[in-house]
Amino acid sequence: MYDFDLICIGSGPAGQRAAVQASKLGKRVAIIEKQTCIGGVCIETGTIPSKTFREAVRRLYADPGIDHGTPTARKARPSMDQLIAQVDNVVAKESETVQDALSRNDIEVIRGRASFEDPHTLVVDGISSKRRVSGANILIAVGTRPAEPRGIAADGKVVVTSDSLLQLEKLPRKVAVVGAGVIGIEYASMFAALGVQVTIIDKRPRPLEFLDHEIVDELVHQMRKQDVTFRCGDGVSSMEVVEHGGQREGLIELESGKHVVADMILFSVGRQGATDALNLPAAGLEADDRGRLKVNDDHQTSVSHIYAAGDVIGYPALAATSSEQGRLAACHMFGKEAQPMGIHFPIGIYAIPEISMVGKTEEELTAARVPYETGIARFREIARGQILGDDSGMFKMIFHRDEGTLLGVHCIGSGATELIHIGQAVIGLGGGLDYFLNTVFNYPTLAECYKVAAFNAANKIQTVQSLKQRKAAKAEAEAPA
Ligand SMILES: Cc1cc2nc3c(=O)[nH]c(=O)nc-3n(C[C@H](O)[C@H](O)[C@H](O)COP(=O)(O)OP(=O)(O)OC[C@H]3O[C@@H](n4cnc5c(N)ncnc54)[C@H](O)[C@@H]3O)c2cc1C
Ligand SMILES: NC(=O)c1ccc[n+]([C@@H]2O[C@H](COP(=O)([O-])OP(=O)(O)OC[C@H]3O[C@@H](n4cnc5c(N)ncnc54)[C@H](O)[C@@H]3O)[C@@H](O)[C@H]2O)c1
Repeated sequence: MYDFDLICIGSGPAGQRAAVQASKLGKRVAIIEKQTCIGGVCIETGTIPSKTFREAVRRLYADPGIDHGTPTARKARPSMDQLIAQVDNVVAKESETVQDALSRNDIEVIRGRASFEDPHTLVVDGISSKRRVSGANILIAVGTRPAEPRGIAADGKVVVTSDSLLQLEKLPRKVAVVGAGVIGIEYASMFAALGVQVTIIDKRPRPLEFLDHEIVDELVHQMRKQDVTFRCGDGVSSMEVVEHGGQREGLIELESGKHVVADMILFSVGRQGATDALNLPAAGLEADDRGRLKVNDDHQTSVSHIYAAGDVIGYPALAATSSEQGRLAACHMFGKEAQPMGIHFPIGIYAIPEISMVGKTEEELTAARVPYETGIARFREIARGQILGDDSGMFKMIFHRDEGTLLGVHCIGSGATELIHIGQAVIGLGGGLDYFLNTVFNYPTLAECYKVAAFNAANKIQTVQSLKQRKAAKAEAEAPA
């Protein structure tokens, strides 16, 4: 007899959701968490703090109605303390909400760092005691930690990762961001909106390569207007902290020989699975070179009663997908039927301006030789865009040229991460052009973008069809009898 039917290691979205699902099925469940804050990276240092910081930047400095963050002349630049105050508040409330949910569902929270003793037994190292617990099933939901710079320590002052960024005492004046992925771009755009001088460095030629290129071009254009410098296609050759006029500063040398000086360096080149402390060999498991675990479609590792979900299994590594993976893992271990997670999940980048996408990009469709047409709507042509004062937002839909089905939606501008869900529903239900051409939305709303972009795509498709028909008719008329 084991102590629990399920033990989840980690209280992030994957662990939480698995635990609640198992409890709803009448199972005895525990969550082990090493941090004081319950809620995972998601609540403690990741999603929630970064999004709350963004909101504080917009509310305290950038004009709240405008997503591209133009500072209003009247406002004085806020201090780090002012920006962080709201973050601490929201983190505490969110963590409390999670703890309430766990307690309502009779889930035992065990404090300490877990490691395997054998495939069913975990040792939990708490602050003052050690405890052994056994589980019929175990879910590894330990998430990730930031990759650390090589040859220099992230001191939390001059060199920071997303774990320590929001503990800064002072707003920096010059920031260098190494790694133009989601974390790097989100924070870079927030600092730029605060009037901080930002340089972004990435060894790849473009930031956020997985996004539709037209949308990223628009983002780069808007960030350059905020004086952001992009140093892409150039790796970091060395990084050091130097004393200069009584101040400590970061000095980066790029592979091309260029130098970047900053009073803070955000190191954001990706994340590693947090599996090193788990003593995986005792469970018969092994992680890959980035600390991640391999699972099958049911989220089982190679040891069938040990499951893994969330960031520790890699892509897509988002809060919502991690939750769903946790729930599905719990359903599978206790024989509850569940549909697999839909493939059309949205991606939201909370930069200033906001970006969101669902479905395919133009680049993916071109590579796969899928015939498509795009429809564009610009926020400046949409009444709600004018009302919001957002004249730079852009919205794009991609339709299959012959079948009219919706293949992708891409948006940059106010409300992008909310707006995308209409497209997600239509893609999921196999709808397309006809739906948008025949549907009436509330007015004035940003949803009008769907209508405008659909007409734009329909007109382009119609023009090509007419030209083709005319060409065919001409060819027929000229053909010898
Ligand atoms: C700066 C930042 C911003 C982000 N923004 C977004 C966003 O806007 N939208 C979005 O969808 N996603 C975002 N993410 C990603 C999102 O936070 C993750 O996808 C999500 O938190 C993953 O959930 P998880 O359950 O896998 O684990 P995590 O949330 O990573 O939680 C894992 C937990 O396991 C605990 N743990 C680890 N090892 C042990 C051990 N040995 N014993 C006990 N406990 C252990 C950790 O302390 C942690 O609490 C962001 C991430 C970062 C870093
Ligand atoms: N809004 C969101 O959904 C959101 C927000 C933040 C984070 N996240 C999650 O966090 C994860 C990690 O984010 P991230 O931004 O740290 O990683 P990432 O993998 O998204 O980006 C890392 C970037 O660093 C670059 N890079 C790597 N090594 C480099 C080097 N030596 N020099 C210069 N550039 C280098 C890469 O080319 C890449 O562009 C994301 O994959 C995502 O799952 C999601």
